[in-house]
Amino acid sequence: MPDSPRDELLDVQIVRLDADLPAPSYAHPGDAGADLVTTVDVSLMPGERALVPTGVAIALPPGYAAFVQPRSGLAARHGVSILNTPGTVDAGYRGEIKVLLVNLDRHDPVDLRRGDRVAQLVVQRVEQVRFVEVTALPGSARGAGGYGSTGGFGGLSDPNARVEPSEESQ
Ligand SMILES: O=c1ccn([C@H]2C[C@H](O)[C@@H](COP(=O)(O)OP(=O)(O)OP(=O)(O)O)O2)c(=O)[nH]1
Ligand SMILES: [Mg+2]
Repeated sequence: MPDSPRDELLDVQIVRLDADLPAPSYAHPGDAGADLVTTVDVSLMPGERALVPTGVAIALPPGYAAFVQPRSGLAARHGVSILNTPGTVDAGYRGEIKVLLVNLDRHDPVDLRRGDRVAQLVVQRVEQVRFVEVTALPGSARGAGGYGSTGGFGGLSDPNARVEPSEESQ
């Protein structure tokens, strides 16, 4: 079953710093992101940002990180995103998880209320590597090509070409 939770979920210790608000929770079995709420009311003018507390601190095991990611509904409906997305929560971080919200809408302010779900937390295994300094790197098929070297999206070959929005999407 694709949406069944796995039998063995990793235990991650959490402290709720605000007893009246819920712990992060997955909306469905098997979801990648657990929703985080804001503990404060926040109003954002167009272009404005705010670092909002979530009332949650966690202790990730070594070899894991958690990523603070936007919610697509908030982005699509209100233009609200996360400025530093994905925010990185290090395994050793014991402070309160915070969310750097930004209102990217050009016209409308947005009001978020204490308890609103404003972000989602995705826990992942991560590698820490040993950086081994060399004077030249081994070759590869891509080489140094990037930034649109394989051709632009939608068949455009100029990576800097500006695409005007169609009338329907305005
Ligand atoms: O969206 C975020 C991003 C970070 N953090 C916390 C957890 C993370 O472990 C710590 C530091 O984050 P980061 O390394 O991204 O920030 P920095 O500017 O490099 O600060 P520092 O010098 O403390 O590492 O801040 C959050 O609560 N939310
Ligand atoms: Mg850092």
